Amino acid sequence: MENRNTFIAPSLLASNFLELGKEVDMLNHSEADWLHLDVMDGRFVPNISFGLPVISHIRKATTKFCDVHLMIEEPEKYAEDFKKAGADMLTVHYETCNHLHRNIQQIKDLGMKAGVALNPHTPVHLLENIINDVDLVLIMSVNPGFGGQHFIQKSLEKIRQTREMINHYKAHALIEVDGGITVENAGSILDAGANVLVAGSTVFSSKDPAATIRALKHA
Ligand SMILES: O=C(CO)[C@@H](O)[C@H](O)COP(=O)(O)O
Ligand SMILES: [Co+2]
Repeated sequence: MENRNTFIAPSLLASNFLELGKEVDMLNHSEADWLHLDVMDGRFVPNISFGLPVISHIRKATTKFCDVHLMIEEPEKYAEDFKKAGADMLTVHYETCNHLHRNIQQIKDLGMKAGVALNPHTPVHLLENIINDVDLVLIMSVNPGFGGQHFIQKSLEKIRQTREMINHYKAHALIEVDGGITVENAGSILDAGANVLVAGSTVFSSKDPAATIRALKHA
């Protein structure tokens, strides 16, 4: 993975679950690079989304990179199951991991890329001792649990701090940003140093999702 490329990762959380096959097919034919799959347990976040069986089916229907965002307690209990379901990248929340280094190692040993996500209130400097071990840092630009929220402006500063840290430690991690991304704010998020843009409602609420993905890609 080149770390200055831009990847677009539509979040299926905002898609029409009754038409999931069609939605995945639309994404297969679009300029989307990754599929972002939000898994919520109703404990770490106050919402429940979808889990392993749904991801297994999506895996069979797509050749795109499956980027699984785990918003669950005790993610280490399920890492192997998500590998079997077809995850290419597994991102765990810093806030759910007492043994983050062990969790990241477990994900990599299972053959997946490993990411760490930070809630809006969690400072970037806490990643200093793990930055060389992760493939991705996910900066949450909304409080996790729901799609359709507004981008928290402070996230721009956190993206810049993460980019500085990656440069300082000569790390290879990508910076993914998730929550409230629109065609209008995508440019400033990329300028701050992001590589991967997650977009749920912006893509799936638009009249032409494929055109919106293209617009984000060329923001
Ligand atoms: O992880 C999450 C929410 O917790 C996200 O991936 C959302 O699904 C993004 O949705 P939008 O803010 O783009 O509507
Ligand atoms: Co997400």
